[in-house]
Amino acid sequence: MTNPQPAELAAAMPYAARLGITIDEAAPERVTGSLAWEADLCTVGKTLHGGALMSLADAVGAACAYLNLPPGASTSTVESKTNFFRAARAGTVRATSRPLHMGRTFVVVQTDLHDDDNRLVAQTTQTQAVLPDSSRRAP
Ligand SMILES: CC(C)(COP(=O)(O)OP(=O)(O)OC[C@H]1O[C@@H](n2cnc3c(N)ncnc32)[C@H](O)[C@@H]1OP(=O)(O)O)[C@@H](O)C(=O)NCCC(=O)NCCSC(=O)Cc1ccccc1
Repeated sequence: MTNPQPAELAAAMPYAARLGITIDEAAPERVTGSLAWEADLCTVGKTLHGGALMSLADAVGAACAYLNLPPGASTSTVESKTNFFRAARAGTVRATSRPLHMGRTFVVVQTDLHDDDNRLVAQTTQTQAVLPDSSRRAP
């Protein structure tokens, strides 16, 4: 994809689409996305499941990494760490991803996840491999 639009990035990630994750803005220095979730994504404690939060962060973070790749390259997540600061209990969670490191062999992206009251609910730092031969891996 050359200069992909947010909808094109989202369409390339079927798992994220299945959860209801959208990509809202896409630029190399900042990608945003969101998840308007319902009770079927909750834990037993009726809060948004951490796996759903990590999925949102990974989708938006991977899109951010993708926009920072050299021509012809692709990427795959190889490490991800999330701190969960407070439970998400209702509404939409918004993700904002920014690149921390753009190397020849790996990219590191940080993603902040905020609730409807603009409180930081979680933060993810993920490492994305830079795969030079994009024909061997989908973005
Ligand atoms: C409760 C605590 C863990 C600790 O709180 P602290 O760090 O000491 O922070 P602080 O004192 O600043 O209070 C902050 C807020 O917390 C509230 N609060 C405090 N104590 C309690 C309490 N005993 N009970 C209830 N609530 C308590 C407190 O009232 C305040 O809210 P307020 O300002 O009043 O509205 C908090 O960090 C938290 O909820 N994190 C999110 C955890 C989460 O949602 N994980 C994902 C789901 S798990 C999963 O899916 C697994 C998985 C993961 C990945 C993959 C696969 C599976």
